[in-house]
Parts: sequence; structure tokens; C-alpha cells
Amino acid sequence: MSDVLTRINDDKRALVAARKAARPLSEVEAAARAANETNPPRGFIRALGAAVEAGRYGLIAEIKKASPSKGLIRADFDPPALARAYRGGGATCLSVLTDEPYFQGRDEYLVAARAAVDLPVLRKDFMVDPYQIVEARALGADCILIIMASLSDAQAAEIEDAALAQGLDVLVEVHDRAELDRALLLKTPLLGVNNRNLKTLAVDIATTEELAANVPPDRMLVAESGLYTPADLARMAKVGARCFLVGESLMRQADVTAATRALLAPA
Ligand SMILES: O=P(O)(O)OC[C@@H](O)[C@@H](O)c1c[nH]c2ccccc12
Repeated sequence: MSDVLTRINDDKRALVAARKAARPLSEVEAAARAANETNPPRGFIRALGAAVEAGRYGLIAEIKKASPSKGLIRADFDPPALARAYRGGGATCLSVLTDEPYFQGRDEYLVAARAAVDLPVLRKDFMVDPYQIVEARALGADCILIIMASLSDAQAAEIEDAALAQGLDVLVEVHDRAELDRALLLKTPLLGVNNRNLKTLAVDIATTEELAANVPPDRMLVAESGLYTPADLARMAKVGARCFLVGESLMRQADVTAATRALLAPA
């Protein structure tokens, strides 16, 4: 049996091949150019940097309907309403799942969420091909994700270059020391430590604590996954993470604005 991440990536390659056949790259490139006129990039890293600079946490609040580890997370799922609720509660940026088979995401959710607020938006998906990066910009995304566990060094560099060429920011995600060392070969300053192992789906927030000391000071550290309380954020902040990627714990709340505000309140 192959692990979860391998299955997701294999399926993603097939999906991207189908999309390429249906819509040639040149067409998506034209759409991305049009988006640069109507929806220019909002500066994802800049927004996080400004929050931290102002002494606040940078919160990347995630719009996620379901996941392979938790199944359906939120039945009442209205991306524009959730985007406004996150913004009202003090989120700095949004992350929107566009992966359909495993997370019940959709490209349209990103478009609708971004149109509802002025926050920068991460296209949360499994990037295996530069085609998806052009697609991300065509949808209006401001940042894309590179998962080191999914890619070789050369593939990661190729996807990063495609993103930078589109004016997109890049969040590079790692889960262990070897991936961290490989991520540091990339140009992006935004470095996420995923507390969830994407091969086994096990979560342990000690992962960020273990890796933080090896993150150089010129990188902006983002603690990702498994964060539920102000005490969890304070624990991550102790080792140098001032930015957080949070999904499930906020998605499960009836009042998302209040929950976001409560999460960001001092521990
Ligand atoms: O819902 P959580 O445990 O708060 O986690 C959010 C986010 O970190 C998680 O969705 C995530 C992190 N990296 C990913 C890569 C792909 C899909 C999902 C993810």
C-alpha cells in the first residue's frame, strides 16, 4: 500500500494531464495575464510581515470542507461568508483548498472567497506541475504551496520559478530536517513546518519545536496544522513562529469570527 501523499500526487498528475488536454497552457497564460490586470497579487508575504512587524500574529486562516484524516469537517460551507468571518476575526491571509478528490475543494471556492475580502489568498493544493501555477494566478491566487515531501529539488525549483514569474509568493512546507535543508535551497523566505505527516496523517506540534532552531533568521516561520488554542500558538511562538496556518479548529465552530478572535487573543 502506498502512503496517502503518494496516492494524492499520482491522482493529481492524472488530473493535471486531463486539464492540460482540455485547456492548453497558452490559454491559461492569457487568463493569468488578464488576472494581473483585474486581480493583481495582493502581497501574501508582505501582509504576514506587516502583522509580525506590528507585534501581532500572522494568521493564515484556512477554508477547508473536508480532509482525508477527518472526513467532512464543515457541512454548512459558504466560502465568501467564511472569508468575511475570518477577516472580521482578525485573520491576515486566507488559505483555500482547491483539491477536489481528497479535500472536497474547488477552484471556484478560491475565486469566491477572494472576491469577498481584501486579504491575500493561498491556493492550497498539491502542486506537481508548473501548469497549476499559471492556473493559480488565473484564478486570482496570491501565493502557492510547495510541499517538499512531494517533489525533487529540481521540481521544487522549477515550480518556484514559475510562481515567481507569475508574481506569486511561495510557501514552502517541510516536515523533517532533511526536507528543511532542501527547502533552504529555494528563494522564498516563507517556510512552513507542517505538524502533520502527510504520509501517515499523524499530527504532533512538537515537530515545529524540533525544527525551529534550524530555521535561519532570514526565513519567516509558519507553524501549520494541529493548532487549536491560544496556548498552542504561544507554545509555537516560544520557538520563533509568529505565523500560523489553522483550518480545522476554526472550521468546526459555528461562529467563525468569534473563534478566530478568541484564537488570536493572548494566551
Ligand atoms: O486543519 P489544521 O490541522 O488546522 O491544518 C491546516 C493546514 O495546516 C493543513 O490543512 C495543511 C497543511 N499542509 C497541507 C498540505 C495539503 C493539504 C492540507 C495541508
